Amino acid sequence: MDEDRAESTVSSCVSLKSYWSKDYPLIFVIGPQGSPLKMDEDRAESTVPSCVSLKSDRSKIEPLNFGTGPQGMDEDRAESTVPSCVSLKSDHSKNGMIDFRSSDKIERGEHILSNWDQSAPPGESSCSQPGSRSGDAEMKPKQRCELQEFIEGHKMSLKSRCEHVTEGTNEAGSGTLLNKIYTELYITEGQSEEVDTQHEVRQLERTSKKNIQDTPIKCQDIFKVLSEQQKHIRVVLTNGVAGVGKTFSVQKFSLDWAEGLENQDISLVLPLSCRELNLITDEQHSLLSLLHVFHPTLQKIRAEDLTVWKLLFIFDGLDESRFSLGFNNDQVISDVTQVSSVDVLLVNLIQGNLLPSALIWITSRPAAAHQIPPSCVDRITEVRGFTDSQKEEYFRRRFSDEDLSKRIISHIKASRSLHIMCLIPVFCWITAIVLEDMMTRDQRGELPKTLTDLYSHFLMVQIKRKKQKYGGKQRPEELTEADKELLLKLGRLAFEHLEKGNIMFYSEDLEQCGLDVSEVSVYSGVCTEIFKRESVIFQKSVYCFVHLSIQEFLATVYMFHCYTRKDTVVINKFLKYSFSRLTWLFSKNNPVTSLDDFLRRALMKSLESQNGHLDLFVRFLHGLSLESNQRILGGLLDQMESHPETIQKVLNNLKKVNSDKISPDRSINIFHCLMEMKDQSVHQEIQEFLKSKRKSERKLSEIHCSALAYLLQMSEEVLDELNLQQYNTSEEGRRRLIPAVRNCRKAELSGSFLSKSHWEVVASAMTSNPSHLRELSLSKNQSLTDAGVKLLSSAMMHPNCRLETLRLWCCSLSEISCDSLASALRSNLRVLDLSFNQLKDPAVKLLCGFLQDPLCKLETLRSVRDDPVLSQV
Ligand SMILES: Nc1ncnc2c1ncn2[C@@H]1O[C@H](COP(=O)(O)OP(=O)(O)OP(=O)(O)O)[C@@H](O)[C@H]1O
Repeated sequence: MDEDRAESTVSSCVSLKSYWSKDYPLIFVIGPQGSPLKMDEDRAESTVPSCVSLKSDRSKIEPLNFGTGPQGMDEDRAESTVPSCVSLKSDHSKNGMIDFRSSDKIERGEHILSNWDQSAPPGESSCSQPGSRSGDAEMKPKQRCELQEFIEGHKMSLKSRCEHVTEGTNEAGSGTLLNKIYTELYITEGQSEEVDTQHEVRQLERTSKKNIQDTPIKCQDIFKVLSEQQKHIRVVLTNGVAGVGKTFSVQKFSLDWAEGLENQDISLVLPLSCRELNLITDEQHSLLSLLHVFHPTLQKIRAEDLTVWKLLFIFDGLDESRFSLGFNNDQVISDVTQVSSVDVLLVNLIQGNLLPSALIWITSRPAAAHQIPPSCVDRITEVRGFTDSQKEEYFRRRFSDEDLSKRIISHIKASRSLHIMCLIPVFCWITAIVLEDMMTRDQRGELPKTLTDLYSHFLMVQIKRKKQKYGGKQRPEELTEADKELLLKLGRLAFEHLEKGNIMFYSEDLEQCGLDVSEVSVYSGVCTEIFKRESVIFQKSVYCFVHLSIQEFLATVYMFHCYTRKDTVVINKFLKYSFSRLTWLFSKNNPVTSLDDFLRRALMKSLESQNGHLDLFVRFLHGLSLESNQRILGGLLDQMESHPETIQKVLNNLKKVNSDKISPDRSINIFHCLMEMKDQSVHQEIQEFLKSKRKSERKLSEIHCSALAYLLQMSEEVLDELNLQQYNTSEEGRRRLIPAVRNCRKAELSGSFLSKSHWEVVASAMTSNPSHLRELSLSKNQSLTDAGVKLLSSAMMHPNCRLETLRLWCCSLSEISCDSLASALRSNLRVLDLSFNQLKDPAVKLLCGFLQDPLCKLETLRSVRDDPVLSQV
């Protein structure tokens, strides 16, 4: 990692709960760090009101529009560009508590966070008047003036933290200006309902083709009433996958406010990062004391000040919070001095019991967002990443050399997977680092086209940077034994925790892998320290990889190293679980015999994963089997002689692997493995198939079907009809085509033996944003269970669902299924075909009951009884 980051304190963490079970995130922290606090005088003048204005009567009732600086953004985050993460499951993290100084020190106004102290001393001024009694009916001008100064200090502090991001090899404190690199993000109102359990790389592949047809909303407008239908916006929830720019948005919002540019009706912006709040474990706080702890520049702020001003609380990274928000808990807190646990305070703030006029902004990865009941949220927004033109804008802003940015943009456009990845800003960052390095070198070699290529180069660029900064006799491209050892230890950490689902680590975790904590900080581009060790408030340092995909890459490097070194203990331990369900494939005590055998077992293990947590890992593993990729890593891996026959065997295995009973989304990963091995044959064959006139004559293998499903799903054009029976393939092949349902208007899935994982894909097609599916036929699906019907019925009720025709004839529907279907009649459904289901009277009654419902739009209900009688409703 770039050195600057090493010096940053930023941290972040991810709830592993949400990480594994829900969205599979990454973490990033951004940012810059604090250069010495300077505020340009003109601006300071213009943004800070004079004491006179505070005298006005208006200020007593209405929020004071100081335009002064928020304290925003947690410093740590603001300081680093690097993400971080902590396993919330891990026991270590549970113990990671804050050792606050005693509260009397807080009351005495001592600053707790050393870095805050430095950056924004409130300062004494001629008009400050310490010791004012709170609760005065009328605030004395001097007191107001004093408060104004606190706010000003707070604002300046926030500005100093938000205005820089530290990237690249810059010295600490001389980071890039946020405004220089900040590129407008595509943010929309409302949200796409893909609460994804899948890996974000797959998520973004899916997202990248989403039509840009939703109304975008600017980050600085999220609290503004934009149409007549909208009422006052008090609580905003912003969703977005990892690395998509949520924290950057918070940072930009805070900076614009601190600089007096936007949202000046807000008196104070108060970011409270969830990852920092996590570190409060047993302690109880009042909202006021929390503010004192996390915003020391507001030490002297009083309870009554909070009720008078218009405040904005920003809770960034809800997914990272370890506390669960109990909205059913009836503990009501309405007083800012009332002490309770952090989660109770948060719930009461959101519900409006505490400071009902305060604005609340919560950012979260999608999987954790459900914690907030929709009834409490006035606006949901989603950060979708960069549109194609914003991607280009990002690279243009980043490089002052116009020619370089042009070359980088055209390379990215030429490589589909890179182009897709760059939807997510953090991937733009990785790509920018690698391509800049390669394109400005004399001998640059082939530019990366696959993920394995890209990540191998990324690692090497980071090592090189470290050498440039810390010196060293050998050429920067060469890895010393010490480098290799360190990287492999990091790889072990990455791997062991990837398996456990941890993405944040403590010193103990590092030590267990033989890592010396001081050494790791040197490699801040790879693994960064999150909280400054010298910080008094946080006794424990937390580490994580810049991005989950970096952890996955290093984990793969380690595993591949174990394979080349024949470390059977590690390998067998890793592979042993793949015997559980696929015993027929391997005999239990069979040691790994060859590269192809190893890769095949690793693939099977990854396919068995419920949430795809090994998808990228196994993709990298296949990529690393190529000598060309091993070479990039400069001797980190023992060069293996990969005989062309062995490589061919691996490719053949991939092409014929049986993945029946595996989610069709997961099967697509087999195709990605092929691509990582630079085998274009399947891809080309499918391109030809798509162009051919006589599609039904062409025999498609299962891997063809996965590739086709992927391409159809990603296509810019929405398919008119997907009819599984029209493809000349096996039953498994048909099932592998299911993901294409996400990009078609009519899906004919009759007669296929679909299972739960397929229904899930269909349901996600119905609820995605935008959802194209208008007509769905699942007739003759005897495997459609009550649970399957329930899943589809609730998808029909989703606001994104546009389904108008549903055919379920001959599906042996039960009364329970009819009950689910009946409740879904309040949807957009116009035609429902239930012929040949032998429905009994109670089921029919249920359905008929709902037909009376004024919200039911059904026009045609086809044969509730055995014979297909058409009845008009
Ligand atoms: N608007 C932007 N302009 C330029 N770069 C950006 C922008 N948004 C994000 N980035 C880049 O992507 C990185 C990750 O962004 P950020 O930390 O905001 O993501 P996030 O959505 O908060 O992720 P997480 O859920 O992991 O916390 C940043 O460090 C920065 O390099």
